Formats: sequence, structure tokens, C-alpha cells
Amino acid sequence: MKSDTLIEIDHVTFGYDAERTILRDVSMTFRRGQVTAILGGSGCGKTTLLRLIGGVYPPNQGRIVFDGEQVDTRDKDQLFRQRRRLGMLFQFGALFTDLTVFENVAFPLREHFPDLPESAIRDIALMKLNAVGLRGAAALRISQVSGGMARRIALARAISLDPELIMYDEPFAGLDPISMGVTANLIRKLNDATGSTSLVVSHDVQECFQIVDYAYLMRAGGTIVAEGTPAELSRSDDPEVRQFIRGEPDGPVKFHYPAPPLAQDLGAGA
Ligand SMILES: Nc1ncnc2c1ncn2[C@@H]1O[C@H](COP(=O)(O)OP(=O)(O)OP(=O)(O)O)[C@@H](O)[C@H]1O
Repeated sequence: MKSDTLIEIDHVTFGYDAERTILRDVSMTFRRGQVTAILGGSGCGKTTLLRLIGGVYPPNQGRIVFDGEQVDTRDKDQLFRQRRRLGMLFQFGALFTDLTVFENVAFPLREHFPDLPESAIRDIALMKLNAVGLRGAAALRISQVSGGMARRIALARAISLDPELIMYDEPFAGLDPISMGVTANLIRKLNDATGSTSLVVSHDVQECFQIVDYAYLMRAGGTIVAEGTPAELSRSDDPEVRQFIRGEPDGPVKFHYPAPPLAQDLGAGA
């Protein structure tokens, strides 16, 4: 029987170099079929975590387990197999601006299945575009579409290979409130319709809480503040969690980076 867990982050510590640790003893569980958020401010190591799951870098300590198999960055066959099961929506979509909407979605299909007949590529790409409501925009160039549409096209591309795990890096960045809501609902809908598992990295607590089953809150320095369902986290009376969820500028996490008193820096009162 398959376990409930698709991805396990097991006591992972990581730094790009020896001087600075980015993730410290991080443990997380991503359950099959669920949408899970990793929330935290800029620079707390969220994107880094996605890179580790994708096998771009190995952890310094701990392990990452993908469907029962430890991710081993030295095993190229395993990495290829695992990446084939992953869909990734990069920050700001990262579409090919010179290609049409259709060609952007067809790109991973052409790359992974060079022998696939054109008629099959067409059917799959159009189906994916239909799922995000943009089949009618297939012939447009990326330069002709709005930011919100571009995000949906990136979503269609991320699901083109029917991934079991879809990782979204800041899917709401730079979107107006309506496009944000549309994107959030689509993430949920696509997850449920395709039976996949989704991981959403974001600093947007309120938008994520509308659609996720579970969330991890991370703080600067690469540690976990709290985890739970949106309802559990919203009820928390931990001051740091409350600051986080309400987006308050000051609380246990200080607005000011540590500095000497202002008067001293300005040379006054000396
Ligand atoms: N390739 C890299 N080499 C060295 N340091 C890096 C590299 N990528 C990121 N970092 C550093 O690691 C830290 C964590 O970055 P990361 O991108 O994981 O944070 P994040 O939480 O995703 O933030 P953001 O939302 O701003 O992308 C940052 O201080 C960043 O400067």
C-alpha cells in the first residue's frame, strides 16, 4: 500500500557555502493529494528548499525522501526519473516570450517525448490550456498577454506532463487581487482534478490560507516557526505566529535590522 506521504524533509540542514547556513534542521511532510504551503519572508530559504526537493543540491545533513526513495543528487538516472514526476512553476512564470502561448505549453512535451506525434502534442497542450481557461489564447504571443494570463499559461505548462508533484514558487507575485484569487483557485482545482500533490511557496499568508490544507511558517535563519491547518494556525496565540498571520509590521520579529541607536548613527547627543 502507498504511504500517505509523498515527500519527506527529514532534519535537513543546508548552506550554499560553509559560511552561511540557510536551512537549519528542517523537517516537513507533504501528504499525497494535499496542497501544502511553505510561508515566510524573503530570504528565509523557501526557494532553496524547492531546489533541494528537485535534487539540484544535496542537503549537508538530513535527507529528502520522494515517494519512499531518498533523493540522491549523484544518481542521475534516479534524478531524471524523479524530475519527470515534478512540475515546477517558477517565480514570475519564466515563459519564453518569443514563442506563442501554445508553444510554451507544448515545450516540455516536445522535450520529453520527441517522438510524440504532432496531433497528440496539440491535443494535450490544448487540453491543458483549456483547464486554465485559455484555449482561445493559444495563438497569441506571450508579449500580447496580461500578467494574470501569463501566470495561468505557466500553470498549464507546469501540468503539461501530468506531474504527481507540482511546486509553485511565489505564484501570486506581482498579480492584482483578482488575478491572485483566480490563480489560487486554479492551483486548488488543478490539484484536485488531476489527483496530484501541490507545494506552494509564498509570503502571501491570506491568499494561501484560502486554498491550502496545511502550512509551514518559516522565519529568517531557516527554521520553522509553526505548522498546522489554516484554522489551527489562525487560532494560535503564539505572538510570532499571530504577527505572521496578521502581517503586523512589528512583534517578536523586529521591523528594524539590529542597529545602534539612531541618535548615535546621526552623530547627535555625543
Ligand atoms: N545559488 C545561491 N548561492 C548562494 N546563496 C544563495 C543562492 N540562492 C539563494 N541564496 C541565498 O540563500 C538565502 C535564501 O534564499 P531563498 O531564495 O531560498 O529564499 P526565499 O525564502 O525563497 O526568498 P525569496 O522569496 O526572496 O526568493 C538568501 O539569503 C539568498 O541570498
